[in-house]
Amino acid sequence: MAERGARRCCLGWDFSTQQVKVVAVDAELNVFYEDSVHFDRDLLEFGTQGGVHVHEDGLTVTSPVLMWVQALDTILERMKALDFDFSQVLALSGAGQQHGSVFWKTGASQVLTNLSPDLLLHKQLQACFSIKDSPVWMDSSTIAQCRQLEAAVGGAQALSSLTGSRAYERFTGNQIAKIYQQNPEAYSHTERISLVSSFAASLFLGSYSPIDYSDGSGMNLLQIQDKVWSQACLSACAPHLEEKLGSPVPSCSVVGAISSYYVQRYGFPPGCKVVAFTGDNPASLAGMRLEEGDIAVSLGTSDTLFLWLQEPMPALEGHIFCNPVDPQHYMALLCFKNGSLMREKIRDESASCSWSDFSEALRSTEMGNGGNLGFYFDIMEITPEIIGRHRFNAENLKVSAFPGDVEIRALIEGQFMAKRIHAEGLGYRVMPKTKILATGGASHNKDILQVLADVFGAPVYVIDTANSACVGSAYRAFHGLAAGTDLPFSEVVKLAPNPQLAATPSSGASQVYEALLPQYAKLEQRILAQTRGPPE
Ligand SMILES: O=C(CO)[C@@H](O)[C@H](O)CF
Repeated sequence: MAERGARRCCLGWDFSTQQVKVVAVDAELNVFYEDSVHFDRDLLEFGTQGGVHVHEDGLTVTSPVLMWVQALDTILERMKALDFDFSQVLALSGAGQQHGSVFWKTGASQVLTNLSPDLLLHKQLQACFSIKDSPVWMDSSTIAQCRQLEAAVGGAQALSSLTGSRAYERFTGNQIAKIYQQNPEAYSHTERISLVSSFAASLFLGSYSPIDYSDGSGMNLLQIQDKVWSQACLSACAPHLEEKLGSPVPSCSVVGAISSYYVQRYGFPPGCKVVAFTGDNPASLAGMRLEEGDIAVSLGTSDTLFLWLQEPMPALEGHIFCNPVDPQHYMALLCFKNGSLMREKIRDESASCSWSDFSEALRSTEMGNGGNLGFYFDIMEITPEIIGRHRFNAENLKVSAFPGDVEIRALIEGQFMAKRIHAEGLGYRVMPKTKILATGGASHNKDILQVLADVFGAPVYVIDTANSACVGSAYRAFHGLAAGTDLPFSEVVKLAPNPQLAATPSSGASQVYEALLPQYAKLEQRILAQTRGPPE
């Protein structure tokens, strides 16, 4: 329920895969209001599962764009019914699921700029989209377009060096190429192409919002060093693409004032600023208040690393995006598919299904595990592309099994050594001021976090990231209020609640792992060579 009484605030929105969420954050950076509309539960008429439609080919995955519009209507109407005081909103920003795309039909801008405050948005935008089912990040139907794009720019590494990633099926440039090739009529009747983030910003702006550098880095189209569209990539994907995308802008840009539609219908102040929306992961980096040298480790079904990079080294794995809060720097995402499901399997096999026995095994085994190293990939890993379980003793000889407690430490040390090795492969460096922010299910296990601290040689803090994309968006809205003052983002958010210290490196940890990390890297390369077969 919204508190009564004036409370100047910023709103942070998240147009994610399964829901639209909003938080209201006051000047002391306290979250005092939140609400969400869950697509499957609250908008049954669209018939989504997990917010999407998986098509019969099993590869094409889309979401109805009007579902996103209707979800926004629903939240705003609910806030209005609860007497939320919109007049106190100084600025708003938001996030969108990355890579998804919205195709605005020719003439839609006229509708967007002339919205009637007497009607809901979705009633007025019904005919504004040339593609009604937007491709989203779970789509993997564009392998042909990925190969065409890489060939056009000189290969996978060339594309990664240019745009921060090799070609990925979900990346927007490849999705646009597919639509141009398979639905040229719709493409020719498209006057603007937005990301989900800039689409959402457009709804608040009442005109087309530009794509920000950070979310634009997830398209295989933006040159991340120069922050301009790559002409080679644009022309490889579709004709007249640059005019449909508009020019990208710094993520901290104020893209305009809120549309009069919201002033008249909901009571927003006419001067309420709209700060460029960005991708959900860049917004989460802002919400976690990651700083130079920090690393965020989300320990979930798959493990995801968020890195803050000064000098990125684009590679054939992972993704490098322009940094959402510091235009001079970058961020990177690395995904490890064998995360908690692998930890649970080894717990069941070697710790009698008990986390306390699992923890006891970690406490009773030494750092470095006597030189025993393990690689545990029961499903095909993507970082790197290995499958199966591979164990090596201190003499680097393959062994078929470890004793239970050694197996448990080998799993956890291996998972974290892999993270450090691949993060450093993208240009990440542990610094004296490095903080590791841990989140996700396994971050509740202090013994697992102790190994994380030891392997990285840095303190580990735990942080609740449930609303990180929304809260990060509200923080970015506050930062937008300081636009033009050069006030750094870290200054704007210094009042935010601090993460809690959970583990610090054991004495002697750096000696142990400085010796072990190169050995782990060598063995990983050995497994890769064996599984890929001898080089041609
Ligand atoms: O594809 C992804 C990042 O590259 C996902 O994390 C989406 O952003 C989820 F919405």
